Amino acid sequence: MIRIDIRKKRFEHHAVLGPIAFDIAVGETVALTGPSGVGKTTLLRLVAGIDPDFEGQIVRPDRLAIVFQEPTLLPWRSAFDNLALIHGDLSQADIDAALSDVGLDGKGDLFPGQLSLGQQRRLSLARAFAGQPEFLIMDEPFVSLDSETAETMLTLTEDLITRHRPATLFVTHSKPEARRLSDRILNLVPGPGGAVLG
Ligand SMILES: Nc1ncnc2c1ncn2[C@@H]1O[C@H](COP(=O)(O)OP(=O)(O)OP(=O)(O)O)[C@@H](O)[C@H]1O
Repeated sequence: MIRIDIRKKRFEHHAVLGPIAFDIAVGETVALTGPSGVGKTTLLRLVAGIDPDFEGQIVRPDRLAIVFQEPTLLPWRSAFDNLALIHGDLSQADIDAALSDVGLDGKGDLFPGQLSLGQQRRLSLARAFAGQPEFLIMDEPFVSLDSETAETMLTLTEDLITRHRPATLFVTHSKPEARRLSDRILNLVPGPGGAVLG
């Protein structure tokens, strides 16, 4: 169980988030939508523990994985090593299987610069799921992809979530994407004391 109880998040004197409380059950997928600039990424950063500066409390499992908009790979390391360095306990066979799961069979020796953007995103997904996360956090993982690649990524993510069943919280601007991937949609709306759930 993941428990989010934020009373207030400010940047200097600017209140960005007001009271926001919700739980995510084991294996549940929750989409977070809302207008640009409302505070979705800020909320994800609090939930992920990247930003500890807020009033409130968040209970989350230790084994979590984060997928950002950009693939955030190490460019000077092979695809294989990008997984091996993060997941030191995985065998070569585990890593080969994780690469194969996202359609990157035989590409382990290539460097991120030798992969297409779509393949880099797939590597980033493989890295997230290879650690068998209890909690997966994704910030607009399908943004700025052409429609065909976005569709491939969406199907792949759907499959990986179904197979691994992490609790998942992800931000998206796309209502169809939110409906397709999630069990529940939360909408963040602006409020006088910071954004709240609408
Ligand atoms: N480090 C920071 N310092 C000061 N203000 C910030 C900081 N990060 C975000 N903000 C402000 O907090 C507000 C919410 O930003 P955030 O990036 O969370 O919105 P968002 O809903 O994710 O937007 P988008 O959908 O456009 O990505 C914005 O007004 C932004 O300017």
